[in-house]
Amino acid sequence: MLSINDLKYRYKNADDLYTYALSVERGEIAAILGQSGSGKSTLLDIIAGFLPASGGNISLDGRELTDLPVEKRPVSILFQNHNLFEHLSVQKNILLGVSRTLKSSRKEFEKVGEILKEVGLEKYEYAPVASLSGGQQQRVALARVLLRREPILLLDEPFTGLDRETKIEMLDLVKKITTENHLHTIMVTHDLLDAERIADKVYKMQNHTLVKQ
Ligand SMILES: Nc1ncnc2c1ncn2[C@@H]1O[C@H](COP(=O)(O)OP(=O)(O)OP(=O)(O)O)[C@@H](O)[C@H]1O
Repeated sequence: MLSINDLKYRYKNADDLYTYALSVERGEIAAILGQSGSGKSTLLDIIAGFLPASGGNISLDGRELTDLPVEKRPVSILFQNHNLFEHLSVQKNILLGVSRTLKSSRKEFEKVGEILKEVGLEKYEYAPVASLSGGQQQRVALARVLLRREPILLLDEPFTGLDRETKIEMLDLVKKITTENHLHTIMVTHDLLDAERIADKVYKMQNHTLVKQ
């Protein structure tokens, strides 16, 4: 279980103190709702280690994560701005998620093939990312995140800007991937419909505090 207890954060020179408590079981999705600027992304940044907690703790199956450096955290993140290299192929974009050079091992190439099947892009392995639709590009970004198979998956409004039908396909894919890989998924969204479609539990930021709905 991913467990977040009395986690606190205050930005430098700011008055607001954000407080978070939540738990996510293996294979579960927790949705985080809340107005713009309410502190949703701040929580993801603390879990990922981009911001240091001002108090409280984060643990996964009893293992303390709170003070681990970013690169040691068992976390992958998918943002709305997916940071793909448009001129590179789908395969190369995904491999860049695991190695800094493009000299990958045969095992890694095989893994890319498997992951592309999982996200329904097996026909596009060698296509430049620029030739894909917005929804397909988000599938590439998801595949890149999945290659490392980290047990915690954080999604920060990743499907904003996609049409409703494509968004639903992506949400259902996140659900399938979370269930099949026993991930602990936290999805930040401003859309209640997203949460209702795939979340096992819903939380909302209210007055700088995360509250279970
Ligand atoms: N570096 C910073 N210094 C001071 N305040 C900050 C900093 N970064 C963010 N904030 C403020 O902290 C608050 C929470 O930001 P956060 O990004 O977590 O909100 P959010 O709920 O994710 O918003 P959105 O839905 O618009 O992305 C906002 O009011 C923001 O202006």
